[in-house]
Amino acid sequence: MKVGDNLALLTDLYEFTMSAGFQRALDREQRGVFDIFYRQVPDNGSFVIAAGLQQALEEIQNMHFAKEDIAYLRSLNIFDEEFLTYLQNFKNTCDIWAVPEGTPIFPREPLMTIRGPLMEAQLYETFLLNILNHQTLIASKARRITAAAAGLPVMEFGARRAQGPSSALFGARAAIIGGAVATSNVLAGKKFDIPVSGTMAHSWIEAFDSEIDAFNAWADIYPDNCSLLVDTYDILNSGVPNAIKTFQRLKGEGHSSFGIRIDSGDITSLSRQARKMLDEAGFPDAKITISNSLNEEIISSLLHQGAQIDALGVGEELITSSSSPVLSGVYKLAAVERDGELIPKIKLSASRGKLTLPGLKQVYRLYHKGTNEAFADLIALKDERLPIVIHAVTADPMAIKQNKLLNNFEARPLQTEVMNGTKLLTSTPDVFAIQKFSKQQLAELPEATQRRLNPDEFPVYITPQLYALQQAVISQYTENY
Ligand SMILES: Nc1ncnc2c1ncn2[C@@H]1O[C@H](COP(=O)(O)OP(=O)(O)OP(=O)(O)O)[C@@H](O)[C@H]1O
Ligand SMILES: O=P(O)(O)OC[C@H]1O[C@H](OP(=O)(O)OP(=O)(O)O)[C@H](O)[C@@H]1O
Ligand SMILES: O=C(O)c1cccnc1
Repeated sequence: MKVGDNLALLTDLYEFTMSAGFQRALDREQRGVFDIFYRQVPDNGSFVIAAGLQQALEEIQNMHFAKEDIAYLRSLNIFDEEFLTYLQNFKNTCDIWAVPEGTPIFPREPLMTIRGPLMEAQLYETFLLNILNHQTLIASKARRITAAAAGLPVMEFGARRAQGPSSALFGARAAIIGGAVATSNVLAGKKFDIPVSGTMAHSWIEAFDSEIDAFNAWADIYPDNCSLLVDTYDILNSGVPNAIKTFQRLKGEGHSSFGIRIDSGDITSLSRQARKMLDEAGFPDAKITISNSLNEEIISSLLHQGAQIDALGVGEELITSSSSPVLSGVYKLAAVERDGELIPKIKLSASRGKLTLPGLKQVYRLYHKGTNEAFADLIALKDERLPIVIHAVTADPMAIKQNKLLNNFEARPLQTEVMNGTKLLTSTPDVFAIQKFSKQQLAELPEATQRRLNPDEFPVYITPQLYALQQAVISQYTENY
C-alpha cells in the first residue's frame, strides 16, 4: 500500500484537534511563529548536519486533503463542517525561513521558522519533525562515518536494513549530504541523481558449482568493471587466488578495472594479505572494498591498524544511526501575532534545560573579522541590528558561564526565507552541491568541535535583547499563568 501522494494525514490527531480548536476558540486568522530546533546531539557529537528541507518544502507545497481524507476525518465525528471546509481548500499561506541543507547546526538554534495562521502552522508540526529529524540524523551520522574514512570513498549500502522504504530512500540522499559518494539504492539513484554502485552478493557465488566458475561467469558479463566478493568460502586460500586467476584472464583480454570485496573476518589482516597477493600478482590497481557492519569507530580503528582499504560499503549503522537512533528536534511556539504585533511566548518547564527562546529570531555564525574562521553562533531577534560590541549570554540555560563580550566579528545569517505562501523562494540544489556546501561550512568550524570523541562545545550565545525578552516573558508567566 502506498503511503499516499501527500503527507497531509501523516500527523498526530492532536494537530487536527488543536487546529480545529484554534478556528473556534481564536480568530481563524490568528497568527503565530513556530521554531524547529533540537537540544541533544546524537552520538555525543557537538552539532548536526541539517537535512530534509527539500522534502519538507515539497510536502508543504503539495499539501492538500483529498475527498476521501475529508470523508475519513468526518467519520471520526470530532470535527465540524467549517473546519473540514477549511481543510478542503487548504493551501500554505505561511512564511518559512530555514538554514540551507548541509549547514552544521548547534543545539537550540532554529533550523526552521514558520510564521503564519496558527491553525495552519500547527498542522505542520508532526510531518515536518518526521522529515527533518530523520534526514538530519542520517546526514549527521554519514558525516561522522565519512570523516572517519578520511577521504576514502564511502558507498551507502543500507536499503535492506533501513526502517522501511522511505527511510531507505531519503536516508540515501541524507548519506550523500553527509559525505557518501554513491548508493546501492537504485530508486534513490533515479530520484536524486546519485551515482549507483555495487558488487555482488554471496548468492552469486553459491549459485555456481565452484567459486572460480562464479567469478568467470561474472567476468564474462561485466569485464569492464569486475569486482568480486572473495569471502564466501576462504578469503586467502580460495577467494583472492581465484579472483587473481579471473583478473589474469581479463587482463589478457585487455581489461583493467578490477576489485575485490571483503565482508567478514579480521578486515585488517585479511585486507593486508589480500593487498600483498594482488600486488605480487601484478594488480596494484585492483581496489579493495570492505563491508560488514562498519561504523565510524571500526573504520577509524581499521585505518589506525593499517588495513588496506580503497573503498567502504556501509549499511545498517549508517542508514539507521543505530548507535544513536533518535534526533529529538522539536516544534515550539515562539510568538503569536495580534494586530501585526508579535507577542513573545515561551515554554517553561520543570527541567530548566527545556526553556525556549521567545520571539521571531535569526541565527548568525560569527567569524573572526576578515577570516572564514567561525568561533561562535549568536541567536538574535530578527529585527535587531547587531552592534559592534555585544555583551552576549550563553544560549544554554544550564550553562555555568553566562556572559561573554563579543567584538571584532563578522556575523553571517544562517536562515534565509525559503517559502512565502505557495511561492518557493529557493531552488533545490543538486545533492552533491549540498555536500560541497556542507564541507565548506565544516571547514569554517574549529577542528576540535568536529572531533569524534569528546568534541569541544561550540559556543552559542543569545543577544542581551533576546535574553531580556526571555526573562521578561518568564516573569510575566510565572506571575500570571
Ligand atoms: N581488525 C578489526 N578491528 C576492528 N573491528 C573489526 C576488524 N575486523 C572486522 N571488524 C569488525 O568486527 C565486527 C565483527 O566481524 P566478524 O567478521 O568477526 O563477525 P561477523 O559480522 O559475525 O562475521 P560474518 O559477516 O561472517 O557473520 C564487524 O563489525 C567488523 O566490521
Ligand atoms: O553490514 P552492513 O553495513 O549493513 O552492509 C551491508 C551488508 O549487506 C550485505 O550483507 P547480507 O545482507 O548479505 O548479510 P551478511 O553479509 O551479514 O550475511 C553485505 O554483504 C554487507 O555485509
Ligand atoms: O553491492 C554491494 O556490494 C552491496 C549492496 C548492498 C548491500 N551489501 C552489498
